[in-house]
Amino acid sequence: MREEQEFIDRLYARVDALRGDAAESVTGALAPVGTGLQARLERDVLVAERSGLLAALNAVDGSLCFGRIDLTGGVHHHIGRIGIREDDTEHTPILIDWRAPVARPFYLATGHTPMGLRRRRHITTEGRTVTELHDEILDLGDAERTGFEDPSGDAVLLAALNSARTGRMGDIVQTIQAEQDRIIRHDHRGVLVVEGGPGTGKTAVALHRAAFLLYEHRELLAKRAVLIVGPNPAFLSYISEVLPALGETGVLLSTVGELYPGIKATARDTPRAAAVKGSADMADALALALRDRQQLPEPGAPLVIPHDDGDLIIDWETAYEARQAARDTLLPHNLARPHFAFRILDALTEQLTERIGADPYGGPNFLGPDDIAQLAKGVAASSEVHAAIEELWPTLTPETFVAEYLAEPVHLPDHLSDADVRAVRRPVTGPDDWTPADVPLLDEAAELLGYDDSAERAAADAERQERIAYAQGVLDLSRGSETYEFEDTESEILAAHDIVDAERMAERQEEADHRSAAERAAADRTWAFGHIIVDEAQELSPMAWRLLMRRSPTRSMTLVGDPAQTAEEAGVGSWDEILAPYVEDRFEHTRLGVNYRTPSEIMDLAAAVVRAERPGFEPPSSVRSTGERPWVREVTGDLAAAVADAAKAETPEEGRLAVIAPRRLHGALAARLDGIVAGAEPDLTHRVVLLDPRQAKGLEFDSVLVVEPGEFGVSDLYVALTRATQRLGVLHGGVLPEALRRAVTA
Ligand SMILES: Nc1ncnc2c1ncn2[C@@H]1O[C@H](COP(=O)(O)OP(=O)(O)OP(=O)(O)O)[C@@H](O)[C@H]1O
Repeated sequence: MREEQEFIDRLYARVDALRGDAAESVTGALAPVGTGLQARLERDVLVAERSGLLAALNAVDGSLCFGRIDLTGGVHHHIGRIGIREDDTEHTPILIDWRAPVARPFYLATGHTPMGLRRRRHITTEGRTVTELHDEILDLGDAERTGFEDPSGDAVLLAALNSARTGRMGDIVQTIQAEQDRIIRHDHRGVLVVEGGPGTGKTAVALHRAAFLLYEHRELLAKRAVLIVGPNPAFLSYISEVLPALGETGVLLSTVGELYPGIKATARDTPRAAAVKGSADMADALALALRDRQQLPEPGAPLVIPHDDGDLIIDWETAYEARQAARDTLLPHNLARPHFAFRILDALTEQLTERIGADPYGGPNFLGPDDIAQLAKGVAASSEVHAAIEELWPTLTPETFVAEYLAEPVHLPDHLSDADVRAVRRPVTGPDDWTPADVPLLDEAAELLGYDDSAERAAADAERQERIAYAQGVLDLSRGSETYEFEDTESEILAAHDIVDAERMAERQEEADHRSAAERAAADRTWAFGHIIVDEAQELSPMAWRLLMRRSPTRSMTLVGDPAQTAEEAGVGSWDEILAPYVEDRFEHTRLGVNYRTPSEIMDLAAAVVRAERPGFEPPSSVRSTGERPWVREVTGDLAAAVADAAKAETPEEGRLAVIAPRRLHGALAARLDGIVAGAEPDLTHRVVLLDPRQAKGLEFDSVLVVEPGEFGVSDLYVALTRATQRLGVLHGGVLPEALRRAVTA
């Protein structure tokens, strides 16, 4: 113990020194530095590196070191949340990053396959004080004992699983299990599916995989950013502290409903409307609706546009040919529009030319090229002509197009039935009317419409060229001063021009001017992420998948989910169904089979509920049991009063309680339960929270009360019953599902 405390003291002394250095150099580097090239460059590099280091050091301060491995040759390594090096010439490692290959045996070694280890030690600290050591002997021939032996090897894991919940997910870096480690470090570059029942650590594994990928592919992912998609904002807050605790901050956490910049989708759809909007048919329906917006005058009823030189006529044939030519470009609607407009203008100019310059005796047209050009100018300047073009081929924004579509969705054979149309018809009159299911529609519309950013691109390009010219000037100055500054020296100092060219330097300036990649990604609909992690992936609709796949052109993704917990009507049933359109069968499927959250007594009950519907259902096996059976109570009188009494009795001294009840009861329950928080995004760090089963997805609490389970569908009930780490109670005034009744009386 003393030896480890000495090590921890030495480690923190180094960390404090590093932190001081980093803070000082960030402050120093941020001070004005004049215009010297070397100084500017050093500032950029330093600020980026040191700010990252500082953020990581601050974030991982608690239990920085959590393990040690002793190798058979006598060498040992301490393992921690980030790597720390000595301040010597060799930069000797003091603490090994858990993601480094050297650390791997800490997670994988067993007595059977010791991977060169004699001993694995778990070190528990409080602040900077070592409080516990747990040793596992992996070389059974080794007689040396420390007095801290943990014969079962799972004391630290069980302590973590039994600890009181805080309302925020913690990292599992000290106790990652071998099956989880293999997924976290999986080197599959494409789509990796992680499937497992409740509590198997899917979310934890996905987050640790994000941290691992950021370590392995730091340069690429720092530029392209990692996106983590979760089912709702409350869930995202629940997981928000895991990556910072692992020293990683440059990740964007988002729901699908937040992935269309500028739109905050706060309105709600009925389940039926969300399902229809989410179906793949919607992509065809929108494409067809857009073709409908490219109109023609009725045959025999042309558009007549008054003009100084006589009426201009756009008849069905003229518009048809122009429309065909524009459609033949295969460009999105707004980008094809200039082709349509050009054809119409051309046809109208020809009309005028023929009318004005025609030789009554059949000879060639009187007008020369200059006259015709003059006529064309006049046609192009006519606001009436432009109004007619706009009527036939309007410029559309995704927002106006989707809003108009939802106000009047059309029944399409093989696409949308009349009932579907009725379900989605809904006026969108302001920014607060968008729902999360509208966001993939807006994204689809943006693709169909295209966005003419040529003016913006030209401006950005001009700005970039200016920056390059400026950087070139600075580099030239630096080269010019080289002889003076470094003359006659064998200096190993790298001058700026040895390592950058003007373009790279211009990029640096650009980077220095702007936000982090994750922040830029959040504001850019067309951002291509370096890696995307999707949690509760089974809930996403086909339209949501289309949106996400656009954000991931490389298909570098980790998809996490459990089909048995699918609740959304729009959710897709199987991985093959989700992925076939994008990667066919080229995805890697992994499974997790051990439930770390729910004790076996509770899991047996939850599994019985699913088995009643799917007799062959195999739940994950619980890693622990508590000896406490879940209870079921029938309430004949005031249900809210009974729930309030039960909540008082079940709220743990430390830790959290959740009441999971149908939404229709929330008003009455919230009124009776003192200090309970409820609502769309309840603060999960509160002692007692009220949720419906959809909100409870992915979360966990020490104790859970499930109210009126007869009103939940099977998958919602399965989710609700599997949220507790310690105790579960069920209260009902209405009918109890048969499977539950049988399971508790058994
Ligand atoms: N190796 C581990 N060490 C310590 N705790 C772990 C480990 N693996 C999982 N856990 C804990 O088990 C609980 C469940 O993990 P997690 O939420 O990731 O499961 P899940 O598979 O996503 O569950 P669900 O499908 O129900 O949302 C969490 O508290 C997590 O920290």
